[in-house]
Amino acid sequence: MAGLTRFTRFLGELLVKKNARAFSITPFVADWKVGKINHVAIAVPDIEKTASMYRDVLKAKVSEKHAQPEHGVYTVFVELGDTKIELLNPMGEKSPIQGFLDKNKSGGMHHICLEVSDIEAAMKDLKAKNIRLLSETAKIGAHGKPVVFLHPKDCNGVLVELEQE
Ligand SMILES: C[C@@H](C(=O)O)C(=O)SCCNC(=O)CCNC(=O)[C@H](O)C(C)(C)COP(=O)(O)OP(=O)(O)OC[C@H]1O[C@@H](n2cnc3c(N)ncnc32)[C@H](O)[C@@H]1OP(=O)(O)O
Ligand SMILES: [Co+2]
Repeated sequence: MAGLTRFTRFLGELLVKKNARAFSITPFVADWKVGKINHVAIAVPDIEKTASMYRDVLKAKVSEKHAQPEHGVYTVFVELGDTKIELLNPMGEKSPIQGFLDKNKSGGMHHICLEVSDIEAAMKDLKAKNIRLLSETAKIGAHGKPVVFLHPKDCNGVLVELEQE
C-alpha cells in the first residue's frame, strides 16, 4: 500500500513538472549581472572651468576634453580610483543634455553608469519588464564599449546608462 502511495505521488510530481515546463511563458533571456558603477555624470555649463576645479583645486587626475558626436556631448573624465566622474557639455543643436541644462542652469547630476555582464541580455530582459530603453540598439560609448540608456521615469527619477563590462 505504501509503495502504491509513493508511486502515485511520484507520478503526480512528474505531471506537475511536465506541465510547468509545457505552459511556461517566460521568454528565454540569457543570464546577466549588474556590476560596479563605471561613472557618475555631471552636466555642466562650462566644462573647462569644472575640469579645472577637479584638476587644480581637488588635485584629481583629469582627462582632456573629447567630442562624442554619436552622443551629442563633449566629455571630460575625472579618474577616482576604480570609478570616474564624467563631465558633460552639449555638442550640436540637438544635444540630449540641452533640456536638462536649460532646467538646471548651474549644472547637476545627470546619470549614473552601471556595468553589466551582457548588455544584449540586459536590454532584452529590461524591455520585457517594461523599462523603456532610450535607443533601439546599443551605441558605442566613451570607453569604446556598447552602452544604452534607461528612461529616468522607469528608474526612480534617475537616468541610468548601462555599459558592457
Ligand atoms: C558619452 C556617453 C558615455 O558615457 O559613454 C554618455 O554618457 S552620453 C550622455 C548624454 N546622452 C543621453 O543622456 C542619452 C539619453 N538621454 C535622453 O534620451 C534624454 O536626455 C532624456 C532622458 C529622454 C530626456 O530628454 P529631454 O530632456 O529632452 O526630455 P524631457 O524634458 O521631456 O524629459 C522628460 C522627463 O525626464 C526628466 N529628465 C530629463 N533628463 C533627466 C535626467 N538626466 N535625470 C532625471 N530626469 C531627467 C525631465 O525632467 C522630465 O520630467 P518631468 O516631465 O517630470 O519634468
Ligand atoms: Co555616461
